[in-house]
Amino acid sequence: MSLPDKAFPVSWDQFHRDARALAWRLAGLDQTFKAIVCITRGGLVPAAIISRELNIRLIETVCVASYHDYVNQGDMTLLKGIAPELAENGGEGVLVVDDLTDTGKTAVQVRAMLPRAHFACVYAKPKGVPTIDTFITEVSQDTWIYFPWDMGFTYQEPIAKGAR
Ligand SMILES: O=P(O)(O)OC[C@H]1O[C@H](OP(=O)(O)OP(=O)(O)O)[C@H](O)[C@@H]1O
Ligand code: HPA
Ligand SMILES: [Mg+2]
Repeated sequence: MSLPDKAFPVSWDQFHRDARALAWRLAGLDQTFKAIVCITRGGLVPAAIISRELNIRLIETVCVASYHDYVNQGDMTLLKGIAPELAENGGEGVLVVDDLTDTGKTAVQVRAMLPRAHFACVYAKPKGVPTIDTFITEVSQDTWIYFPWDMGFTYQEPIAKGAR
């Protein structure tokens, strides 16, 4: 796959606001969560913000990797599963957190491990939306989200010179 047409760059400040907005939305649910399972690595950052806002101190990881070379998704590798005490009862009372859902494949794989957990992410693309219970901002499928932890400062061509 080539790089999607549109770019959606996210600053640290914007990510913090959006992750906090996700925490507000989760706080409004008629449900309390006993633990967060964050999908590494992208889920680590929103999990830190949400755990602070919702005072959830039990944090577990599920370690999967699928985008091995920037934009191309390959086979999903499970590097580390979920502690059995959190996976029991289908993960009832567990909040699963990721930075985004794109094709939804990652969420589908983790939902197979925790079918009764609540899935939340900050950003969603249309194909991934049905795999997630709560998210904040939807972007089109042909948009690439640039997260602040992947970015550095670079020179930008003026728009009039043909830069997008
Ligand atoms: O909905 P999908 O198409 O499955 O894509 C979404 C997943 O892709 C990214 O993770 P990635 O596998 O790149 O690993 P990372 O979190 O370590 O960057 C992102 O953090 C999501 O977990
Ligand atoms: O749009 C994206 N941005 C960053 N990482 C991703 N992994 C899947 N889709 C994306
Ligand atoms: Mg990820």
